[in-house]
Amino acid sequence: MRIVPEIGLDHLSDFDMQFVDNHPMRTFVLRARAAPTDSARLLASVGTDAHAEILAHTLMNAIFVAQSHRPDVVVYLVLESTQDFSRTIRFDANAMHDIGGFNEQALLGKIAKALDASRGMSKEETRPVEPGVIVRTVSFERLVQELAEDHQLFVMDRKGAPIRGQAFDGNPCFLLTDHIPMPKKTFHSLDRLGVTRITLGRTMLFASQCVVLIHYELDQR
Ligand SMILES: C[S@@+](CC[C@H](N)C(=O)[O-])C[C@H]1O[C@@H](n2cnc3c(N)ncnc32)[C@H](O)[C@@H]1O
Repeated sequence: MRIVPEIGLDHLSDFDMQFVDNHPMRTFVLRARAAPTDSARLLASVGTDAHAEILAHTLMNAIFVAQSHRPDVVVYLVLESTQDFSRTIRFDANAMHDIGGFNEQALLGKIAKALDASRGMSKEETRPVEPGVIVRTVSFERLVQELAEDHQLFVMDRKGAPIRGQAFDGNPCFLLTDHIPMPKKTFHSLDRLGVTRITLGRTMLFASQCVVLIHYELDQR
């Protein structure tokens, strides 16, 4: 387990951190197309058509392992059911001091706190929420363009190439959706950015289950 918080390097970016200890970062982006950006609506939407639980499950499986958490993981949740701008919440496991519990209520509480902190933000603003957590009013498309600068990007797609044959160099970043598919036009723009489509097999999985299998695959390398 990394000791970064104790030696005070938690202000460094993903890019800087890879030179500190030479560990590649694993990044997951969940595009939550049905997730409300209003905290009360988000919390009330567990088990409804918006399925806020998908966000909690994905965060849980990206960051936690039994009795600990995974270092070198960054998760972006992009909530898109909004009256104004998408909210992109970034969780950096290395910099989080108080990850709290891994139950749905605790994780959704963290997301709700970030949404509350984002009230009144204008377009493409950033606000800190707590150590390791920031909220931004950037769209999924804008975020992906930024990540393309220093990440190897993959979009999860049952019709993609098998993950087993894929080489991973640098900092891989995996793009996923909630229960609403990625629009066709997004796939076209991702193709133009050189994003690779990869599959985990024929079974349609939850995003959170994809995250577990991706970790498993990378843990073998
Ligand atoms: C529940 S699925 C999305 C379902 C949605 N109705 C669709 O058709 O894309 C959630 C996420 O997991 C990804 N996913 C699910 N099963 C997968 C598989 N076998 N291989 C790769 N990605 C998968 C999807 O691409 C999507 O990003």
